[in-house]
Amino acid sequence: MSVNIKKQSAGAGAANADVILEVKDLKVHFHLDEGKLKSVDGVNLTIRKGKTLGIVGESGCGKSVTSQALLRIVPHPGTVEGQILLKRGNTGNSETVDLVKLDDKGKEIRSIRGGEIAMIFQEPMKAFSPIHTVGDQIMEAILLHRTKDDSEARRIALETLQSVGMSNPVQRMNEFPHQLSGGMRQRAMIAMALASHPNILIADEPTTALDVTVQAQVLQLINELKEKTGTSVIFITHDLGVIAEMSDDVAVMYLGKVVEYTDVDTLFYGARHPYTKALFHSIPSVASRNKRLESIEGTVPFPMNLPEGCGFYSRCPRAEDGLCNVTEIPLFKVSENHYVRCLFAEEQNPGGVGNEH
Ligand SMILES: Nc1ncnc2c1ncn2[C@@H]1O[C@H](COP(=O)(O)OP(=O)(O)OP(=O)(O)O)[C@@H](O)[C@H]1O
Repeated sequence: MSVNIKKQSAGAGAANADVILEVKDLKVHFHLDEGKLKSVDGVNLTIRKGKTLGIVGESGCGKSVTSQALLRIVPHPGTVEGQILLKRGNTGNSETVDLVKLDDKGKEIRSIRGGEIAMIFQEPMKAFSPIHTVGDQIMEAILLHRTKDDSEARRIALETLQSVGMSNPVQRMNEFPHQLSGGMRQRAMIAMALASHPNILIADEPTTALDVTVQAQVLQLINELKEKTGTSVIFITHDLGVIAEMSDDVAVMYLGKVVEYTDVDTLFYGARHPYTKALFHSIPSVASRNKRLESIEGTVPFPMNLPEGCGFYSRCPRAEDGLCNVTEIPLFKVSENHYVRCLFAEEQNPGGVGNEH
C-alpha cells in the first residue's frame, strides 16, 4: 500500500473543545488462576472531533481490549479501571460521562453502544445475526437510536446502504448476511454502524480479511464518511501503511502501554521509539521490495508476571542493562505533541527530553 501522509497537528495537545473522548490511565486486567494478566496497563488517549486516531502494534499488544473497554464489553474476568470521559450533547450544552463508572449492562451504556459509539469488526458475521435479513438488522439499530417510526427507519436504512456504495440496496435489504459477498457484507456492517449517526466509530482491523482492492475501497469509504459526517474514528490495525492512509493522530502500543503518541507525519518522519522504528523496518516498501524484510526479533511477551522496566527490553537493540530493566519507563514529551516511552528518546533531539506526559 502506498504511503500518503497528511499534515495534521497531534491529538496529544488538542484544545479541550476539540476533544470528544478522553481516556485516562486505562487499565484492563484479567484475573486468572495463574495470575493477573495486564492486557492494558495505564493507557492515555485523546480522540478529537472529526479526526482519526490510529492505534497500531503487533498482535497481543492490547489494541482490541482497549476498544472493548471503550464500549464496556470486556469479557469476564476482565476488570476496567481509570477514566473514559465521553463528551455528550452539543457545544454549549454538553456533559461529560465517565464510561468506566457505568454499569456495563445498564441502560445508559446500551444507549451509547451502537448509538454515540459504534464499532465495525474484522469479521462482519460477528456483527450480524445469520437468521435475520440485513435490512431488519440495520432497521433495528435505527429504531433503537434514531426514530420509532418503521417507514422512516426503512428510508434511513436504504439511504445509509446507498451512502456506503451498496449495489441494489432494495434487494440487499431482504437478503441474509451470508448471501452477500465479503466486500458487500463489510459495507453492510459499516452501514449498520453508521445508521445510528455515531459520534465515534471504532474500526478494529476492519479490512484485514478483504482482498487488496476491496480493502482500499472500504478505507476510502470510511475516510469519505468521516469527512461528510464529522464522525471521529478510532482505527485499530497492525499495518503502518493503513495508519498512513487513515490517521490524523497515532498511538503505538506495546505490551498494554502506549510507547509513542504523536501526529501521523511526525510518526512517519521522526519516530523515536525503538519499537516504532522496528515496525517501520518490518513493512514492505517499493524501495525495499527486492530486499529481505526484517521482522522484529522475538515475540511480544505474555503480559503476566513481567520483569521490571521497559516492556520492549528483551527485544530492543538499544536496551541497556541496569538502566532500562530497573523501573517503569514513563512517557516523555520530546516535542510539542510528541510523546515517547524510552530513556533514549532524546538521542536525535539535542534539546533533550522534556516533561513527562
Ligand atoms: N478475554 C480474555 N481473557 C484473557 N486474556 C485476554 C482476553 N482477551 C485478550 N486477552 C489477552 O490480552 C492481551 C491483549 O490482547 P488484544 O486482543 O487486545 O491484542 P491485540 O493487540 O488486539 O492483538 P490482535 O491484533 O491479535 O487482536 C493478549 O495477551 C491476550 O491474550
